[in-house]
Amino acid sequence: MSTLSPMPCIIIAVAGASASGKSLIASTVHRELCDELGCEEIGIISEDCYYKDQSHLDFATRVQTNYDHPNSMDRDLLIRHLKALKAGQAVDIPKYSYVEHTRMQEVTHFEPKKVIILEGILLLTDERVRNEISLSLFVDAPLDICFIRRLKRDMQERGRSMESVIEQYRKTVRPMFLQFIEPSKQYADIIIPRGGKNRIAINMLKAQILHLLGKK
Ligand SMILES: Nc1ncnc2c1ncn2[C@@H]1O[C@H](COP(=O)(O)OP(=O)(O)O)[C@@H](O)[C@H]1O
Ligand SMILES: O=c1ccn([C@@H]2O[C@H](COP(=O)(O)O)[C@@H](O)[C@H]2O)c(=O)[nH]1
Repeated sequence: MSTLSPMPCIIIAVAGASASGKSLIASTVHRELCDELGCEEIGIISEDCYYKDQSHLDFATRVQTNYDHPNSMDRDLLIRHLKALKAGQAVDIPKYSYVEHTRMQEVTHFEPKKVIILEGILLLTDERVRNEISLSLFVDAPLDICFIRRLKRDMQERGRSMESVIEQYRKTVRPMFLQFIEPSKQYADIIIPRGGKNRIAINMLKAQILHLLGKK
């Protein structure tokens, strides 16, 4: 039996409101660290891939789901995957459709990496997830700015009407942010104001990742 120990795996969590700039921060850091580490050593996982499968429900029912409540996530699967990656095992991550509001048939095969950037609104609300994380960030953009960004994005990319974005925002997105996401900021190691283009914060994050890897 092999006694080789798995390579170290650093998991960075990027949390914050919907459309605060989490994906933009994650993709910028990923792109810029690819050059220094090699692209096979760093990857991004979106918490949204771990929304519960809803293929057994009709579309009208799926639209009514509260996607901003912690119970909408398949946490057990996320934790299993994080533990497997840390143990040096590859995982098959579900693909999720925001248009259909459910999992798709396909999965993304994801090999273990030295650095994984995990981004999602509800990550820091869960103690079991927090326990798997080496460093956590909270992107702290003003809610009105987030709403404007979300309105544009959801109409352009997620097949929504203006009325549906406004209704969902009033019914679940804003209340769940205030109840669960905002309070989870207390668990962040670093708070990033404004959003995805905060250059100083991005540089600090890159330097911290390299430091955790013993590179600088
Ligand atoms: N600081 C910023 N200035 C301008 N636009 C931004 C900024 N941060 C993010 N955005 C834009 O806002 C939208 C939502 O950002 P995104 O990173 O997808 O948010 P999240 O992943 O938090 O939901 C995207 O179109 C993104 O390009
Ligand atoms: O089926 C779904 C699943 C999620 N949502 C919304 O997505 C955001 C989270 O994604 P971000 O990229 O962080 O904005 C969350 O606020 C849910 O409301 C959805 O509308 N439908």
